[in-house]
Amino acid sequence: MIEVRQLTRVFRTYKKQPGFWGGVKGLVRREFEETAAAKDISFDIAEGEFVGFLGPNGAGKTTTLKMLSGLIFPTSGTARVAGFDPTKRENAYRRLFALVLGQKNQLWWDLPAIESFYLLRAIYGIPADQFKSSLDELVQLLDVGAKLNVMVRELSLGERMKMELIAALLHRPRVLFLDEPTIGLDVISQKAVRHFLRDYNRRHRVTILLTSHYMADIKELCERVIVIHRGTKIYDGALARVEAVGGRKKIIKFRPTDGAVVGLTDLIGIDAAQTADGNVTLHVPSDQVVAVSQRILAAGPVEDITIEDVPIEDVIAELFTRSV
Ligand SMILES: Nc1ncnc2c1ncn2[C@@H]1O[C@H](COP(=O)(O)OP(=O)(O)OP(=O)(O)O)[C@@H](O)[C@H]1O
Repeated sequence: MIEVRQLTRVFRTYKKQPGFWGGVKGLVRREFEETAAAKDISFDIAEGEFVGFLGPNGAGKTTTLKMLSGLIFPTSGTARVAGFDPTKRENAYRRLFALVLGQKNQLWWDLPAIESFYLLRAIYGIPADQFKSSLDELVQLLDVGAKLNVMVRELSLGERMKMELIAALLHRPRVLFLDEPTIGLDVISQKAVRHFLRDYNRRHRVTILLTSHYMADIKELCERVIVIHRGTKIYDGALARVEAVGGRKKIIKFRPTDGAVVGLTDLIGIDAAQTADGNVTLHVPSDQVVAVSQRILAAGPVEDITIEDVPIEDVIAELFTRSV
């Protein structure tokens, strides 16, 4: 459904020297800086897949989604979505996909959401019966029936995002690009949006590419993740494999009752830290967890000893500095 080949986008920005004279100099001799927001990115996504698109701030995720949506042009490389070249911006392609930017609204603020939906029906030329059945299904799944006539500016952030999702899906796109759809939402709304996306993907086999900084979104929705860092793809594969890398280590946290530092760093592969309040955190290879725990307990009385998995966020952050 999505074929991306060596997609590259270089932004050229004017580099202003500091201060007044810097500005004047810039009038005569302009210096430009080039940023490769996406560099040689290639991947394929099959119909119905739900793929997580991960990377730190500024990695190039939004730039890639905008290229796939035809909003900006690549400097080089190609993309095809359901056989369409997004740069051609054909009407048939516009009907096929939707882009939801969590930080931007497409709904009219001073109108109730339902009015925006009617406008979208006219823009996309959606037949009346299809519009009604799509709207009924989406309103029911997202549980916003009571809010359709409320002015968008008066809705809560979570309700607004649900309305944005309805607006994006009314024309029944086959491909959905979601850029941080749960950003800023409280935990309950995040869950509601996640459940909706999972159901909708399964019901309609819509192909979804999702960026999110909330790992809960990725863990619940995506079996496969593509990780980019500084515009370059550094990992494409099963989320389970990333989790398995994390599984090679566990975190042991404890607090020696007498506040003493326990001499454990002589054990191979252990990364230890003790905070000023006496809490000790150890990153321990999984096969040494039992032995290390026994040593801690034998060394003296401890409070609150826990053994935890390495958070998936930390494992992915590690990927940013080295490939799996
Ligand atoms: N229109 C633009 N002009 C110049 N530089 C840009 C432009 N848009 C993006 N960039 C630069 O390209 C890089 C990638 O930005 P992008 O928004 O794609 O990152 P991102 O991975 O979506 O980050 P975030 O998680 O913060 O949203 C950044 O260094 C950004 O400053």
